[in-house]
Amino acid sequence: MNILLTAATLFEIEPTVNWLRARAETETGNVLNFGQVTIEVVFTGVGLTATAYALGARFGAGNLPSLAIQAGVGGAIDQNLELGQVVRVSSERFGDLGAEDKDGRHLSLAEIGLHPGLPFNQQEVLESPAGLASLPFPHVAAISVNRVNGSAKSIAMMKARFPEAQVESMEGAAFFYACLQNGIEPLQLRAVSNYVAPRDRDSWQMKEAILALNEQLQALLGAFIAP
Ligand SMILES: O=C(O)c1cccc(C(=O)CC[C@H]2O[C@@H](n3cnc4c(=O)[nH]cnc43)[C@H](O)[C@@H]2O)c1
Repeated sequence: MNILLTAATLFEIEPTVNWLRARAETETGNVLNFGQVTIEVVFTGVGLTATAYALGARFGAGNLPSLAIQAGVGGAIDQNLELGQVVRVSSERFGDLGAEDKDGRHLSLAEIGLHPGLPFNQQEVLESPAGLASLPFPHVAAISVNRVNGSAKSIAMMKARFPEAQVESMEGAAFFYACLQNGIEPLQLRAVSNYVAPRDRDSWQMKEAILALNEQLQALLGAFIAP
């Protein structure tokens, strides 16, 4: 089984990369070998464009993984989520793709007559198939943005526009899109580093989120590589 493990930055999954390297039988470039299982580690860079480019290049090269995991931190829109909590994203949408109307309202691609088609559904949402639904993570709906909202006004507009969205990142929808286009089930894990709120970096708990993310990631990957 070939697993692709991807993150925007090394910082987010470095403890797990070190943990995997300590257990691998052999290492060939960015691919770690564990007998029947290989884990290929790819850092995409931050943002939707960098992620789409990196994954498009990887999947275009063939030898597709049977499972792709994107791991990272993210902002919680849903105040019921806790800082440091690790969630699985089960659906994604591009939160700022489209146009701005005269009154400042966001218009999606379909609303300006450009429905994106498959793998989006009729609501322009990218949905993960139910295959890995039994994994023990809370499932959340996410949006991905190029520009993270940082003022009360734009956050209120985003929440009104996407009332179902619980988590926000800058890469998730590109990961879903690249996986679904290639028939690969996307497993996106996000640890909550902050609430989506007027910009206040001092309130973020990045260290705690990364610790929790890596604990959960190692528990998950451990099940695949255990002898
Ligand atoms: O300085 C800022 O205002 C700021 C806003 C959002 C993210 C950052 C980062 O340095 C982290 C980028 C990284 O983390 C993910 N992330 C974390 N929290 C959020 C969020 O509230 N909204 C969107 N993305 C978030 C993101 O996927 C990036 O990879 C700094």
